Amino acid sequence: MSLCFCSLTRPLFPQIHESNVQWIPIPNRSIFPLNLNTHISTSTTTSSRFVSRVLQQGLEVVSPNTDDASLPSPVIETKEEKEEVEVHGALNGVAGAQQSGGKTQSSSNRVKKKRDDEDSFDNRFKLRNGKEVFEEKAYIVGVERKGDTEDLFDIEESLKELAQLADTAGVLVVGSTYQKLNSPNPRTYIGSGKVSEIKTAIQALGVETVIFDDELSPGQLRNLEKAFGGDVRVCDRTALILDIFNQRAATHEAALQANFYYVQVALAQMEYQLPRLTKMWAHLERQAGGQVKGMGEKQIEVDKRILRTQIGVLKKELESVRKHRKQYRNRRVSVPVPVVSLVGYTNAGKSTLLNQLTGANVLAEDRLFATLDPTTRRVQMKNGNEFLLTDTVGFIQKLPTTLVAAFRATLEEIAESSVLVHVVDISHPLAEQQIDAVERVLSELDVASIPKLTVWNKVDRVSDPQKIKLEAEKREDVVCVSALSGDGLDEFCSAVQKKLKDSMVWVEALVPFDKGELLSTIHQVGMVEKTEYTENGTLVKAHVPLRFARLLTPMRQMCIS
Ligand SMILES: Nc1nc2c(ncn2[C@@H]2O[C@H](COP(=O)(O)OP(=O)(O)OP(=O)(O)O)[C@@H](O)[C@H]2O)c(=O)[nH]1
Ligand SMILES: [Mg+2]
Repeated sequence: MSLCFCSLTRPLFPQIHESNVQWIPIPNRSIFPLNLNTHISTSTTTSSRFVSRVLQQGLEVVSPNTDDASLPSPVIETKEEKEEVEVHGALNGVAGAQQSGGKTQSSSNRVKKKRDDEDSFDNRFKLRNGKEVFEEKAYIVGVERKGDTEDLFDIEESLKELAQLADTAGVLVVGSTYQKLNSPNPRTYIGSGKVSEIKTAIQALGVETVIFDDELSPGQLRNLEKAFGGDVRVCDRTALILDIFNQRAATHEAALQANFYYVQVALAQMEYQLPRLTKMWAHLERQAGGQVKGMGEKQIEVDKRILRTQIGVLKKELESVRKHRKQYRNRRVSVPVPVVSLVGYTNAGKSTLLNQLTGANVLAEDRLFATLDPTTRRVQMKNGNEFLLTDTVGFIQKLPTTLVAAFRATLEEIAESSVLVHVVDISHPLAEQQIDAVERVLSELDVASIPKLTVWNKVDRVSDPQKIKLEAEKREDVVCVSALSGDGLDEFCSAVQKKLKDSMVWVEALVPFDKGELLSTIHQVGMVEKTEYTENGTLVKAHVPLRFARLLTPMRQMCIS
């Protein structure tokens, strides 16, 4: 994975050359380190071995094997503000090594341990899709705010989801912990006792990255890295999601959309990192007792200028890609087939539904953020009607504003839809919270006027499907399906058609005989109630999409007269 990979192999400053500010996407690499820790160890630690190996071989670090979808469930312990120093969340029995702490090991034991360490380090290089990849060890940390009613998920569920995100990013989660606080510590987010406790766990488990479940301020990031010491990197949920987007987008094949998406991710990352840059230099200056003051200031200015120039280049590129997308959508608008967008929590089954209905081959897998940009396909219904179905990026709780830019393509698609279909994984224990998280995002968008249908997906996975189906029937605008087995898809299409009708306008138009193609389009995109042949043409009474109704205006007047 590239979360910390970049901070090890591609330190920030040597990376950017003023003379070459043209930004070029680098496939399969984070273009920007998520962490500004530039201390590369020169000792013969596992990290430096990893660095030199990566530098020599140009290895890429991607996701671990997901054949076994079940993550190691981290041991999570609740702690109040009074903390004691001990290891938490030790997985794979690694923490046991800590117990022998004070005792002197025999030299043969030391040799054996060294050999074991080397073996386990080598074991972390995995072969995936013909590439050798490295799994980084991470420790995840959360804070439960007492009396906070804002959070939809409880802390344990939120950390479980963070572990899934880490897995998607290719990180091996070796442990986790959380703390109950009235309010986060402004310096280190967590209390000082908790910091020491995590430091102990880092040493015992060989942790390389500590991931926090909430967004950290630049100061908190810096203070935590300093407190944990060594080569340990600290990042937050936002950086983790950006990293997933970055890794995945870089391998995406649809060049235009991927580029659009990739540029946005890069931009979001740069803007996210800019304040950290300033802070880091200030910190270095202080460390050097002010001796490098002039140099530091100059360097900050140079670095900032380079970054801003890169951002400028990216914005221009983004603008041109956006124009492209707009042109593409305008072309689509000229063919007035209504657009239905699938929205919902990540992993709800949106892509599976699109694939079932359209025979598309969109990647659908049991992991978060499998889909990164919208895909549109035509659905042909049994009665001859058609609509376009768009698959979109899934939403997630605690979606930070920094990521909205990366969702832009999805948001544009949603805003221009005739109907929204909210896909829910009804078999998920947190289905209700996931629904609320999606509703929260939708309420922030200007989409209240778009008719909405809710789909309870994965009914095949619930213990009593009949009960769920009866429950759905009692509610308005809820359909039960199994996108995987295809159960309920006819009902789904009928419900979509009914919703589409709500979004259409009623027209009565006299279509001249020489406009035969218009008549067939009315049949294709609208819902025809009646056709009647008259002397002057065909009288059609139908529901049609608003945009298309405008095209028919002259014929509607003919009809009235
Ligand atoms: N049992 C069962 N599994 C399903 C069903 N629909 C989807 N899945 C599985 O759920 C997982 C996620 O499906 P996706 O279609 O990738 O979900 P998504 O909403 O597109 O996810 P993102 O792209 O990450 O937002 C996959 O492993 C699917 O096979 C269903 O109806 N029943
Ligand atoms: Mg998907």
